[in-house]
Amino acid sequence: MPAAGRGERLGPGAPKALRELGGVPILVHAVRVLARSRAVGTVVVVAPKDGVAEVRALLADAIGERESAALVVVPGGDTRQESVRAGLAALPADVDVVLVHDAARPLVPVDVVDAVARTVADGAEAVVPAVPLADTVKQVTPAQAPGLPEPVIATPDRATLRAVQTPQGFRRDVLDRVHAKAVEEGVDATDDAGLVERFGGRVVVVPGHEEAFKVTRPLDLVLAEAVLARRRSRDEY
Ligand SMILES: Nc1ccn([C@@H]2O[C@H](COP(=O)(O)OP(=O)(O)OP(=O)(O)O)[C@@H](O)[C@H]2O)c(=O)n1
Ligand SMILES: C[C@](O)(CO)[C@H](O)COP(=O)(O)O
Repeated sequence: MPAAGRGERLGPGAPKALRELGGVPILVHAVRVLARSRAVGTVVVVAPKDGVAEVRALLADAIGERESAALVVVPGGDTRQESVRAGLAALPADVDVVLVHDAARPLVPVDVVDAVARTVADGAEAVVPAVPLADTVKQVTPAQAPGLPEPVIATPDRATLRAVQTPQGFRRDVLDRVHAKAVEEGVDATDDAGLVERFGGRVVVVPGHEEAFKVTRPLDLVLAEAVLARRRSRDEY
């Protein structure tokens, strides 16, 4: 679980994974969901470099013996991709299936975690949960300076587009191989499945969930608080 980002788009404060949602750090919500899935045996949390001890203590208190999955905490890198690589290096040798889940998606339903893991277990090499887009999307030539008009190049057919979430699931050998190739070739991707595509692998999409959104900007935190409050009022959490 990459959790080493600073959360700059969320604004000033603690690293995003340690910011609170419903009085509990975002990271704790995310780890609890994974630990609740019967498909998950070990959770490797990739923490901010200067926060490893703090994250270990936090998770020992918050998760403790109550969940069944084993927990490992390692320091992250300067990019999400480097952090995922650090997490991969810390996996136990007998693990064959890896789910990569952003700590920044604390409200992903456990059913999505299970569905991704099941699809890998059933034979897919790389699986991403995703949702259809609500907005029409335009491809543009990015402006040279903020605020300038951007010429439109195309309007892709929305029916063929998906907004991709996590956890993304992989055969471990495939994920190890594409991360190693990415280092060799200096390739950066915004998600792990992107590396599989880039190096010739086959990625499939399964249904994601609207509540698996990424807490990225301040408004996302407002929405996350509302979703959590609704779950708590219905005793779903
Ligand atoms: N060097 C990094 C950067 C990101 N992440 C993790 O990758 C996930 C997705 O990243 P994002 O939401 O973009 O987080 P930040 O990088 O923290 O956000 P920002 O770009 O606003 O700083 C998050 O769980 C984040 O902690 C990470 O482990 N290591
Ligand atoms: C992996 C991801 O969450 C899939 O949507 C996304 O690509 C992460 O992007 P970020 O810019 O690192 O938040």
